[in-house]
Amino acid sequence: MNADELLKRHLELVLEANKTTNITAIDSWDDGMKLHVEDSLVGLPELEAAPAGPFADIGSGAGYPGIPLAVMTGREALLVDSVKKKARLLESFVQELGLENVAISDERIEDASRQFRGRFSAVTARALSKLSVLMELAQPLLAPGGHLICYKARMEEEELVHALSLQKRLGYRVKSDRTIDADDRIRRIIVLEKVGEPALKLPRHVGYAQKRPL
Ligand SMILES: C[S@@+](CC[C@H](N)C(=O)[O-])C[C@H]1O[C@@H](n2cnc3c(N)ncnc32)[C@H](O)[C@@H]1O
Repeated sequence: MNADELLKRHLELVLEANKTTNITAIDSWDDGMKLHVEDSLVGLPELEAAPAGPFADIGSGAGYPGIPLAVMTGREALLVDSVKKKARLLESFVQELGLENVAISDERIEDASRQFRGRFSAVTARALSKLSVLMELAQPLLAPGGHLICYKARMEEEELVHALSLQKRLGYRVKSDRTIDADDRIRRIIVLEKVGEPALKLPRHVGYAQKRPL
């Protein structure tokens, strides 16, 4: 299968699985193409601009944006989701698609960090948490100079100001910030570069998942 066929087959598998297991709020082909596949690819230039090497997609859900990005770049990828049924489905998708560059972890991100410390050139996250929390979660996974690529929708100014006030202490600097206004949706891709280790001992967080899928 070529890349286009792989992305479509992945979506077919997601929609099929979603009939029996709730893995996404999106249940139509057109919405899936737009809100999962196309939206995942919005961050492709940012991943291509990251240093060479593997990336981790944290809180991957049905595999977005991790699977489309792994297909398009051919980079090695680790998709992390601690909900076991989602991780099992991710395993089955990856197997069915024959994606040898993609591995799955069913651990919590905080636990996977111990095993994969400093291993990733980039970390992607969509619809997982607030920016400051993403910065904490991704820090141990990133290699020095690695990029945290955050897919945000509309963001309260307060969230951004808070995250930016922490960037130095958390060992980051803002690399890029791009807003895409497509159709009726706003997508903002914020990239933070890891420039050092955090100056704070980071607390262990619980329950990061957002209520809304996107
Ligand atoms: C709202 S969904 C987003 C899924 C996908 N990234 C997307 O945009 O469609 C958030 C996902 O993160 C997972 N998750 C939340 N907290 C996590 C944690 N601490 N460790 C691993 N996975 C987590 C949840 O199981 C859920 O599948």
